Amino acid sequence: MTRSEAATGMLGVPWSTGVRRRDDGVVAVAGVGVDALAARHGTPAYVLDEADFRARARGYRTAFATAFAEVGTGVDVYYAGKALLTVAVARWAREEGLRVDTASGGELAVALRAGVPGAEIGLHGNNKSDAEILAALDAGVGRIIVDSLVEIDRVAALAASRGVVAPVMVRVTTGVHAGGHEYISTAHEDQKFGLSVNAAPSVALRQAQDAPVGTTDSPAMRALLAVVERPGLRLLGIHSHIGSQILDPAGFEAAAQVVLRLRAELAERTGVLVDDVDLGGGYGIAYLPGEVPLDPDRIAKDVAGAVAAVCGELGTPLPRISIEPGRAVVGPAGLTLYTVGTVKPVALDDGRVRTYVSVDGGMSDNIRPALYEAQYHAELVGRVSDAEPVLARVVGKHCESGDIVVHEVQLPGDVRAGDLLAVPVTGAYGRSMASNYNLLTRPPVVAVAGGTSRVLVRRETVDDLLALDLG
Ligand SMILES: Cc1ncc(COP(=O)(O)O)c(C=O)c1O
Ligand SMILES: N[C@@H](CCCC[NH3+])C(=O)O
Repeated sequence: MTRSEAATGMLGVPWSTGVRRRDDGVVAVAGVGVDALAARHGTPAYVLDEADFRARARGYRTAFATAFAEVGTGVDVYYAGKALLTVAVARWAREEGLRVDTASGGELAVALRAGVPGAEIGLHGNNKSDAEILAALDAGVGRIIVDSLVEIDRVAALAASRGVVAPVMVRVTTGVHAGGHEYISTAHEDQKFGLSVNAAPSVALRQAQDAPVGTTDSPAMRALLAVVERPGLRLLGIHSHIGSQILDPAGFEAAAQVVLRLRAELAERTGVLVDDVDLGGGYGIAYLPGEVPLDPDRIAKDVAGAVAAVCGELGTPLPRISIEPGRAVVGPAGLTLYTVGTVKPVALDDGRVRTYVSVDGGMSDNIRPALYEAQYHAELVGRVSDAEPVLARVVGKHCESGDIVVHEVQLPGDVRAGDLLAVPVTGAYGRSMASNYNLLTRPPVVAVAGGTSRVLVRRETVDDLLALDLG
C-alpha cells in the first residue's frame, strides 16, 4: 500500500481502484459498503468495479494505440470475452473503444445481444461447430480465426453455402512457451491450439495433420497457402496467442518476430502480404499483495519496438496489429464476496495450527486454485479486528478436499461465522468457469459504480436447476 492509498483508505494492489476501507472498518467498492452489497444481493457474489474495468480497457487501448502510432501503424484491441462476458460487460468494452473476441456461439450471442457490430467481433475455437461458423457468417463477423486444416475446408464450404466470402485469420503456434501454468500456455507444440510454424518432424505427425507425405512445409504455412487458394476465404492475417498470465514481456516480442517472418515468407511465395497480425492476449496481473503486474505502457512500447525492428529487417511494411487482453482488463476489477460459515483449527504435523475458514461458495465459483494451483488473497471486509493474525486456509463448501479458495493467508484470529470475507482479482475466469458442482447455484454478477449497485447476471435458483432436469 502506498502512502496516498493509506491516507484514502484504498487497499491498493491487488484490489480494484474503487475499493476502500471506510473509517467504520467496512470495505466499500465504488462507494457501496460490502455490508450493503451482501444485504441486497446475498453472498457469494461476484462484484465488479465498473470504473476500474473501463479504466483498464482504456489503458490497454491507449497504451497500444500510442506505442504503435509512434512506429507507424494502428492497433485494434479485442476484449477476450472468455474472461467474463455479460451483455453489460461487452457494452462497456465497446464504449471504451474495444472490439470483442469470442470463443463460442454462446459468447458470440452475448456480444451481438450487447449491440457489438459483427464486424467488430472475432470468433475463435479449436473445434467450432458448423452452427457456430454459420452464426458467425450470418452475423458478418470481422474475423474467424481458423485453427486446423480441416476447419479451413469446413469454413470454405459453409461460406459457399451462404454465398459469402469468409474473412479468416490463421492461428499459428510459434514455439514460444509462456504463461502461468502448463494448462494456460498455448504456443508450445504439444497441445491442441493452432498450427505450428515448424516443419512437421515426422511422417506420423504429417499424416496426423493431413499433409501430403513428402512436404517440408510447416502446418502453419500449409494452412496459409490453403486459405489463399480458396476463393471463398479472404486471408486477413496471422494470429498468435502464446499463453495466459504472462509476466515476462520477452515472450510477446519473440512470438511477434516469428509471426512476422512467416508473414514475409508467405508474401515471398505467393505475393500476398497480409494486413493483420494478431498477437493474442495473456498479459499478466497481480493476484497477491506485493506482486507486480505487467505495465501496459511498457509492454506496448516493447512489442511495438520489436515489430518495427523485424519489419525493418525484413523490408516489409508494418501490418496492422491486434491484441486480445481478457484477464488484464476484467481480473482486477472483480472480487468475490463470501460469508464465513464455520471456523475449524486443525493441528499440523509440524506443531502449527491451520485455521480452516469455510465460506459459502468454493470451487464452483472459482475453479482456478484447484485447476492451476492459483494463489489468491483474502481479507475480512465487514469489520476490522485487533486480534492476532492466524495462519488460515479459506475453503469452500463442496465435497472435495481440493475445494480451496485461498491456500494460505493471515486472517485475524477472531474470524467467525457471519464475517464477510472478500477475495480480490476474481473478475477473470471466475464466473466464466463457474459450475454447478454439488448443485450449488451460481452467484450473481453485481456491478458497482458511482455509489450504486446493479445486477448484471442474476443469481441462479434451485428452480433454475430443476427446470433443466426433465425427470
Ligand atoms: C486466443 C486467445 N486470445 C485471448 C485470450 C485471453 O487471454 P488473457 O485473459 O490471458 O488475456 C486467450 C486465453 O488465454 C486466448 O486463448
Ligand atoms: N482460464 C484460464 C486462462 C485462459 C486460457 C484460455 N486460452 C485461467 O483461468 O487462467
